[in-house]
Amino acid sequence: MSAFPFEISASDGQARTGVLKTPRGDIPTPIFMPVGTAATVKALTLDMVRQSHAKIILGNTYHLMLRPSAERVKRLGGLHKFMGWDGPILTDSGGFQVMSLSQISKVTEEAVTFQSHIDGSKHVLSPERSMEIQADLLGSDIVMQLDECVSWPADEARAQKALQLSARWGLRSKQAFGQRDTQALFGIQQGSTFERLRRESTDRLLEIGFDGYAIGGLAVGEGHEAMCDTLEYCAPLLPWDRPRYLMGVGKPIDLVEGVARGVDMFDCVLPTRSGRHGQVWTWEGPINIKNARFAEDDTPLDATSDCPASRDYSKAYLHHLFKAEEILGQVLLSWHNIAFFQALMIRMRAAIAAGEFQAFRKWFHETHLKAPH
Ligand SMILES: N#Cc1ccc(CCNc2nc3cc4nc(N)[nH]c(=O)c4cc3[nH]2)cc1
Repeated sequence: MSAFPFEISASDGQARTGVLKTPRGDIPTPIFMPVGTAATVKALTLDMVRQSHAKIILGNTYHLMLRPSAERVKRLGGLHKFMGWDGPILTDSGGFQVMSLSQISKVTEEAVTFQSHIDGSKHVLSPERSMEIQADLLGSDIVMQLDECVSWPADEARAQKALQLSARWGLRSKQAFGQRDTQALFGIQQGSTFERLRRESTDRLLEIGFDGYAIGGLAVGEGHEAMCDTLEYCAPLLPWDRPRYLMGVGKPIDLVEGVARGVDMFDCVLPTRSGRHGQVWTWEGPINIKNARFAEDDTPLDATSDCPASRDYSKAYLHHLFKAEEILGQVLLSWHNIAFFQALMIRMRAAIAAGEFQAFRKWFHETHLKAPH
């Protein structure tokens, strides 16, 4: 298995910064991946995504296999050509989305069987089928094993069964993925919030061997503190010299505390989903542009940003767009939010490189988490 080179250039405590080299481009770490679920980062053109300094986006097996189908994406040249993104794409394997989106689903040793939330059609997702969809039909650069994620709180015995099934599916995923030089396969650590189970899951993943390791089973309702407490021990269990990816995370404070505990990669729908609802993420914490206090606020969201959505429009104008339910409001706030998430990662990479991460972390807590304004 040839892994993508991952070079750590500096570390500061558990935090580390480096670069993950892929055939479609270098990914600076720690990195935030905007979510492009149905072959689009919602409401944004890819020029906007590129201008936000995003280097890699996430796609979803579950959504694309249902619509337009993975076979059609393949016939149209694969996901990169289909959507016009020539940078790296990481795809999730589908199991998590089945459990969170499909009303009817069944998990057996062989596969997950489910009915589409779109038209009720029946589908089967096995490790082998997930690998075929991600690696061969979509043409993903970073492929995720098929896994089973339990909801929280989880019964310890149930969480153990899920991690053991995930490990068996991880082996089958690797066998189906085979030897590839231009694509990588990541394993997914499970075990809910039980240290003993996180250790068991890691041991099984390391026996199999992957190009990178995701931390699954979190951001499922456990809350920030329990997530941080779990990361404290479960992130360092993973190989220091391979990328660590915390799935589905998160809010800006989650990113800072995840980086502090050794996480390199993140993805979350939050910046785009919250942007579509008027929530704006700023260095001083979140605000909602629909609040009346912005009706005549002539200042931009962030005059220091290089993102036009942050710099070139007044809060008053954005407030108006949301009150008038103009689509442009959703576009500009989504753009601002993903640019802010990228700016946060850029600042953290620089802070780690300068040996100043703890000072940045302290500043961020004092500035971003101050009383809601
Ligand atoms: N707005 C908004 C918003 C919506 C949902 C979330 C929670 C996302 N959490 C989450 N995504 C995940 C994906 C995952 N994929 C896989 N294959 N395995 C996981 O254990 C897993 C765990 C996850 N946990 C966070 C913010």
